[in-house]
Amino acid sequence: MRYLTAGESHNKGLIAIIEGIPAGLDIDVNKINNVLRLRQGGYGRGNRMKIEKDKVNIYSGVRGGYTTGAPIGLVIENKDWYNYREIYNDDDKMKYCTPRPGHADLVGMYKYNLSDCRDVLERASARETAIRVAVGAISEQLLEKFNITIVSYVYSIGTISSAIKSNVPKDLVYNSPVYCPFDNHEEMVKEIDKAKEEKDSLGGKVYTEVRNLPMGLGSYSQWDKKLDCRLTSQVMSIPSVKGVEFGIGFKGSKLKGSQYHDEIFLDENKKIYRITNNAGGIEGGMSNGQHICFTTAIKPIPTVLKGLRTYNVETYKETVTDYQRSDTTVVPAASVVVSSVTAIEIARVFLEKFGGDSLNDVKNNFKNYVRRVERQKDYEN
Ligand SMILES: Cc1cc2nc3c(=O)[nH]c(=O)nc-3n(C[C@H](O)[C@H](O)[C@H](O)COP(=O)(O)O)c2cc1C
Ligand SMILES: C=C(O[C@@H]1CC(C(=O)O)=C[C@@H](OP(=O)(O)O)[C@H]1O)C(=O)O
Repeated sequence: MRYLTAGESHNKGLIAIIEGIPAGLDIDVNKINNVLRLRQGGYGRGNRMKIEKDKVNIYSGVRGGYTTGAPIGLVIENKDWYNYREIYNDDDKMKYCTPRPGHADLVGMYKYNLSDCRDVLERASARETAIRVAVGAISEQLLEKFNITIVSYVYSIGTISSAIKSNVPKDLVYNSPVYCPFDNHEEMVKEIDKAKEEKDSLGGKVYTEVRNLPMGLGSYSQWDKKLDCRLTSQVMSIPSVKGVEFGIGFKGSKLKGSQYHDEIFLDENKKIYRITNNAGGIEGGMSNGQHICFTTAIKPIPTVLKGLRTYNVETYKETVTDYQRSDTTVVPAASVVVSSVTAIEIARVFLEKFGGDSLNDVKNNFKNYVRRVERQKDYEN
């Protein structure tokens, strides 16, 4: 399975083409739109989200509610296009001259030999993540057929951390205005209000779990087949993500081997189990049958309304960034995007291992493999 996206923030809309989803998967469009709504929400979003009402249009690859095996074409319209339609191509009216530190503005202009940050920021904008979330929602619907689920939530915003770190049901996670496990979201709301008042922005962390993945997805045999490498590359591709830690992550570097490693036990039926998951469910680049869990660090967004020092690309004079409409924090929205891109990569790895042209073929391949892995001991006898 592969996919590509196109589209800019204030142009007509966003597009994706997905290839490789097996035929026979029933697609629930409401479920896709529900995740799109979640991505738009979360406390700390700016006024743009009052304009957009993201809904996916499926242009191809689905008939009568089922995938046909043909490429799936997806479109999400930008409602804000209507407001910009007469000036979008007008260099003078749309020009943005003060590259924001932390955004793609400055380097993008030099790299592509452009003279207007607008030509960079339109595509660099995280507006693109809307269509990736739609791709993720389809991937998730495939994985659900195999009882594989993914959950992400806000672990921290600024200096405020959530206490809970696992076993949070998905519906509860999304019930909170900041998509966090309810214990201290009021403090997070206050932290966001304060940053907004100060015309500043905030980052944070997102925690993610992939549940019920069988052991053996990914591989140790080549660098680019390792599951942790593949997941990290998807997650790092989200604008504003600055780091990914599996399991206990960097903290593990301070432990001894005897403290860190997840020891292996057998129950009375000779079934393997562990009592810790410090590695985050991946050993040797492969899922080990435990939940895969990782934490993602998100930087404070670059549009800092009080202004950051920069220069004007027309006058070559030092100045501060121009006021731009902006979010205050995107950690809640990013938690939805992290979950979506995780679903995409897990679906890709899953289909590489169990792939077939129809959902039934995939189910048979999956069943055979799981039966073998679970009954390894019987086979050996
Ligand atoms: C959902 C979402 C919304 C975002 N909204 C804004 C925003 O309103 N203003 C802004 O400056 N950056 C925003 N960002 C972050 C920028 O897109 C990002 O920092 C920029 O593209 C540079 O990429 P990098 O942070 O990965 O280096 C947002 C990110 C996400 C995931
Ligand atoms: C449009 C979305 O996010 C946008 C991402 C973004 C950026 O610079 O990344 C800047 C803002 O856009 P605008 O300048 O139009 O207010 C965000 O609203 C979205 O998430 O759908």
